[in-house]
Amino acid sequence: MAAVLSLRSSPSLPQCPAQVVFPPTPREDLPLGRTLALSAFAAAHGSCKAAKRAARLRRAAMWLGCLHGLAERLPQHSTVYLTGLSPDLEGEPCEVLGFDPSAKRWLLRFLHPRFENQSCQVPEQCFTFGYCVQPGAAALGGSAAPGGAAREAKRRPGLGRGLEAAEQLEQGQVIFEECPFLITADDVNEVCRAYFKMRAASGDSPGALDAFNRLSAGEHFSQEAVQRCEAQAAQVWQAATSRAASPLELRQIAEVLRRWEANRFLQGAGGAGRGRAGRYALFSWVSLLNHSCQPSAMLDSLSALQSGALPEDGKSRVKALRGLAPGEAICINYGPPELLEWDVARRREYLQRQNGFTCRCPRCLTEAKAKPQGEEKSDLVSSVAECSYT
Ligand SMILES: C[S@@+](CC[C@H](N)C(=O)[O-])C[C@H]1O[C@@H](n2cnc3c(N)ncnc32)[C@H](O)[C@@H]1O
Repeated sequence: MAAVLSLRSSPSLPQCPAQVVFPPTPREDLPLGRTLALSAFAAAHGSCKAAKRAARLRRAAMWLGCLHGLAERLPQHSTVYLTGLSPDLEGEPCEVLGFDPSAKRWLLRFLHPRFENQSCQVPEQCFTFGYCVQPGAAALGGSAAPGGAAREAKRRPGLGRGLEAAEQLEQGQVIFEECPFLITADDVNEVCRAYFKMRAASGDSPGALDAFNRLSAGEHFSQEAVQRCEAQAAQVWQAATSRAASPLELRQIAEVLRRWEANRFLQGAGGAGRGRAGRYALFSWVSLLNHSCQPSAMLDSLSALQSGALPEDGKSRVKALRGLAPGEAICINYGPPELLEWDVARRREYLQRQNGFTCRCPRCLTEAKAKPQGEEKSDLVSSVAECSYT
């Protein structure tokens, strides 16, 4: 299954030199592209000096975290797919090595073994983002978020885990910041490829898979959301292999998709170019933040999306919207800013559709109690006493 999902087959094997520039143009002096290309070149030709230099540069580039193109910001080592270059290369998976600002091209390494680590330079519009696993960003457990100002709260009925202030927090304070351990395109096939990549790497580097498995598996999902994930799992399987799936295999994939849907946060809104769909991120700590229609905190990558300015370093920051006493819940608004002005029915309808759960934040429970809606009335009224986290 892993192998089938991670590779796309191509009927013919295009003959590529060690580095290809698409579309072909005369080479100028390309400092970044050239140095990063040494890595692939060295791997192909066994040059020890070049390999050492490339390794040094790659270590230095690790600090960049995110690479900037003309309009794109991509985490290093992202898996992308070529598009629009030639029929032979359509959909070919590649790893992002760097961006060459003078040539205005991305440096990519072919992932299929038949290319023997060759690299290519392509313009921004000639690939689509797939996913990126960042095992180094996965937290190793513990009960406090980075910096110690937030900690895991006691489980609450109907809500599961959450975060709370571990100390007095001031309005506007950055409570903690975190890089995602997984970023995916808004595509269930990519989510499954990323999952199988984490699984394949879990022997040497178990961090990302452990962090993924610690996330809630959509325990409070509506029946409709559960069924949607099951249908998507069947589609993913069908697209990947002609073998019939066992019920256990389908259940496992559906669970992966539920985990992703329940814990993802929008990271990139996507641009105008071909295939520039939205991107979602999973975090060890940010993904523990519950939603509230009267939020006490905000996620700056969400507000940056609205202003069009994504965080430069790839980190998302959780900021206090007001002062919080130790033990107070840290909750954010999962929806657009205007959600906070909608009435309870519209807010809950939005969260049900977009996030798969019936909102049980104190504001919704109180407003639903004052203005009962159909069949949910008795269920909600009985929950008011159980859930009070503002
Ligand atoms: C990003 S996770 C938050 C952490 C999660 N509570 C846990 O136990 O890991 C989102 C999930 O938490 C639950 N959740 C978050 N906010 C909620 C709310 N206001 N009402 C009901 N469930 C909520 C839902 O199950 C949702 O799918």
